[in-house]
Amino acid sequence: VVGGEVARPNSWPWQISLQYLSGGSYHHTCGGSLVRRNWVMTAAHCVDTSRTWRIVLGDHDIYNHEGREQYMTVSQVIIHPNWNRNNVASGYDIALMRLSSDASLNTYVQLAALPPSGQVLPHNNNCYITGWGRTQTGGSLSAQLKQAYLPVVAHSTCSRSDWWGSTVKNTMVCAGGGSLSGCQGDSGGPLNCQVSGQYVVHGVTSFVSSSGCNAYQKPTVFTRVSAYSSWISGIIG
Ligand SMILES: C[C@H](NC(=O)[C@H](CCCC[NH3+])NC(=O)C(F)(F)F)C(=O)Nc1ccc(C(F)(F)F)cc1
Repeated sequence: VVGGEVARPNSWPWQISLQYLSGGSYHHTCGGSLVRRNWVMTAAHCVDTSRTWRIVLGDHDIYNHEGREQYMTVSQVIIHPNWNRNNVASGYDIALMRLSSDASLNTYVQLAALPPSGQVLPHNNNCYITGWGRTQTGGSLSAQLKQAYLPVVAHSTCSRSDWWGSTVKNTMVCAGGGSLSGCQGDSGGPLNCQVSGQYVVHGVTSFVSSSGCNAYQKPTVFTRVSAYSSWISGIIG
């Protein structure tokens, strides 16, 4: 997350850290959202390589054990069948990961609320991106979970030729576009949008400009969760 601030610990209790085993230790690579006690939603591009995964629930500082964490292993990875790793612009950047056991829900670990099928939020709807991704283009990951205010950018604006043009589809949500953005390592994490006073996970962090995370008129682009409601519920119930 470029800009914004460190989140109050565990204030986004559905946010997870997706980590892979390398050289005998686990490394943060993506975010995700706990959507059932044994299901996590993330981005397809995060999990389209075969690795040994672990999912950390209730985390705040990914480099320090603070006692609220739950470390979960993964029994199944389901990537959207239409995902094409050579074309993030076609969409379908969404995946579900089944946990080997149920999460314990508490103050620090809660389920995300998902939007109703087809719901498209208006321009400027209040949303926050959260994640441990780079804090600058080419920078390092954040040790602590960060949040940044990224209001929705309507598809009509986001798909302008001097913005994302035809790269952005209506199965995506754009948000931000100023100096605040997502960045590598935020992938798969939630776009948390306030609807009728409740935060709902409307987006899965998908991509930013290859010329920089907070590039001018290149808002962060998210998979629009409400475009995949039937696929999701067909799997998680
Ligand atoms: C460096 C930048 N990385 C990203 O945007 C990666 C996802 C990369 C998926 C494709 N391998 N996502 C992120 O960094 C995220 F955290 F913001 F989500 C990038 O490659 N962006 C990008 C690539 C292609 C296209 C386009 F669709 F136009 F081909 C648009 C953006």
